[in-house]
Amino acid sequence: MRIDITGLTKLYKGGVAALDGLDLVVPTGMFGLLGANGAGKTTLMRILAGLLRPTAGRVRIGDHDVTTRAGRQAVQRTLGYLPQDLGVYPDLTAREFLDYIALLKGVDDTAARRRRVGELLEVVALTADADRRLRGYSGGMRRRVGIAQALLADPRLLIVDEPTAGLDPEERIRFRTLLAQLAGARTVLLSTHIVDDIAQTCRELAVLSRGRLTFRGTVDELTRQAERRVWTVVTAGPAPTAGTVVSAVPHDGGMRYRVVAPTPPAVAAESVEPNLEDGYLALAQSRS
Ligand SMILES: Nc1ncnc2c1ncn2[C@@H]1O[C@H](COP(=O)(O)OP(=O)(O)OP(=O)(O)O)[C@@H](O)[C@H]1O
Repeated sequence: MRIDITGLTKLYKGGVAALDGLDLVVPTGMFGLLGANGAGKTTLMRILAGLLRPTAGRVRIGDHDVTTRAGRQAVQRTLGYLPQDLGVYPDLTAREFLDYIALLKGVDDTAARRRRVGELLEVVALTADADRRLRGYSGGMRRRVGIAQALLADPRLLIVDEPTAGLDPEERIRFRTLLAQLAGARTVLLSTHIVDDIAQTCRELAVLSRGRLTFRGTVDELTRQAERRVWTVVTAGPAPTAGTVVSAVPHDGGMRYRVVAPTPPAVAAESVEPNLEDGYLALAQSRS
């Protein structure tokens, strides 16, 4: 399901332009949306989910125009949304919670609801814990319950906002792998500021900065933005001051610094291969 965004603008009260004339095409499959805090990602997700009206611009999701009431209603029937902080009822079990959400979404037939909830618990690998109260669930398990509720209507578009914040490494990997598996014929739009989550799951991505698109392309293309701009410097002296220090690791009584900078940050700097995070930083540098 393709998303076409044209001239999308959102001005909040007080004059903040959270989105500023955004043009973007999102194809079917898994697509990443990167941006610093305040870049406008949540605003975009909420407009796509039909929860927020844009100030100007057009959004088409498949055949529907989300800026009209009829379009929003049509899209909401085939859309799953996992917001940043989905509230769950801690005293319910995962099975009870999903059953309740299914009921709210209009699945009146008890047997059909039970079947669907069972299938979804299986998809998110929570069958064994389905009858435990959500209170005792880990952050990763709660996120998986969140995905299960977003999948209830078998949506062709799944919108996921900052899903891995606060998860431990194993939970994060498990969660992002689940998202990638769900992509296939669906569109999964993953918004995050964790570059590695996108590097490991998406082929294509967009970068937002202050409500504008600063990059749209493949993970490899963004990585290449840092070609011949990544250096290691080993020194017992002060840290390099040019560019952005990405890492600092103790080494032979001194430190080994990894630096993204347009020119060598020290005489003995060695050029190294970039990764996606370097590309993201190089993009930000080239725009500042
Ligand atoms: N309801 C609101 N009223 C006024 N300004 C808002 C509102 N919601 C967001 N903003 C502002 O709009 C801008 C974009 O915010 P948004 O939450 O969309 O960014 P984000 O990329 O999702 O950031 P984060 O990663 O921190 O969630 C920010 O400057 C924010 O302060």
